[in-house]
Amino acid sequence: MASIEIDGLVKDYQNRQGKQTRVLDGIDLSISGETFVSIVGPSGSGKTTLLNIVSGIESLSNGSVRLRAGDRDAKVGYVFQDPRLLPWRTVTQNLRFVQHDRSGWEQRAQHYLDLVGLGHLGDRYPAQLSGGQQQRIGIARAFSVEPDILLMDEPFSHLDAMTSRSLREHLERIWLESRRTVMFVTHDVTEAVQLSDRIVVLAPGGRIHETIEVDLPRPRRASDPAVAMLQAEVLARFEVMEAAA
Ligand SMILES: Nc1ncnc2c1ncn2[C@@H]1O[C@H](COP(=O)(O)OP(=O)(O)OP(=O)(O)O)[C@@H](O)[C@H]1O
Repeated sequence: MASIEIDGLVKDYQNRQGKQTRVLDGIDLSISGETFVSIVGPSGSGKTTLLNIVSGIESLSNGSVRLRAGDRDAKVGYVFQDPRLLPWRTVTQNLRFVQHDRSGWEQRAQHYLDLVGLGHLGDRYPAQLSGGQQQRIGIARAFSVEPDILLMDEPFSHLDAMTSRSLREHLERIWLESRRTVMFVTHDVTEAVQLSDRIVVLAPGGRIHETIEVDLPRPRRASDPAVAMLQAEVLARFEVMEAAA
């Protein structure tokens, strides 16, 4: 079973004049098993910084982060805002490129492409796909290496509302079929409620404001009354927090 253990995480940035700004201020977070956790919060609250530190892209100033899968270090996948497909490779070749373990990769690639509904487009080049299709390929690629932990940074933020709604459904489907420990950064409360088991709300100043458990049946649709009600409630709490900041 995979786990993310964050203890007392602090991140300070230093500007050119040597002045320090605290961006994350004592984050404690424990995520384990097949759990989908969203990190939401206003712009500048440190969501991306937190994800980058968990992934190891950025260093931390204090505290600790441990990513484990049983008694070994966890294998981690990352889905960026922009899918970053290699334009000179076909879809299938893009998936092949990231496989550390090449045995059985073709079946794996086909399986995850099928799950995002693009199994028939393996021979296309990225330029022959829409933005939404490219992001679906990015998600299939991340799942195809079968990481223990998947980190996602606003993967749908630059897509239109219809496309991101359909992508959320694809993501939930692929996650239900191939459950991973997921940490998903978004500024979109709708997205967070629809996808998550737990929502961690970061407040300005980089502290955890509250944690909300989402105990709703899956698969979920944004239009389900229970999902819509919880979205409204979380949004209202979010607005109160922003107003108080
Ligand atoms: N390399 C850096 N050097 C200095 N400050 C930085 C650096 N990266 C981020 N910051 C600052 O850290 C704070 C948090 O940034 P971060 O991108 O993590 O926030 P966020 O919640 O993801 O915001 P958004 O929703 O707008 O993407 C911001 O005030 C930002 O200006």
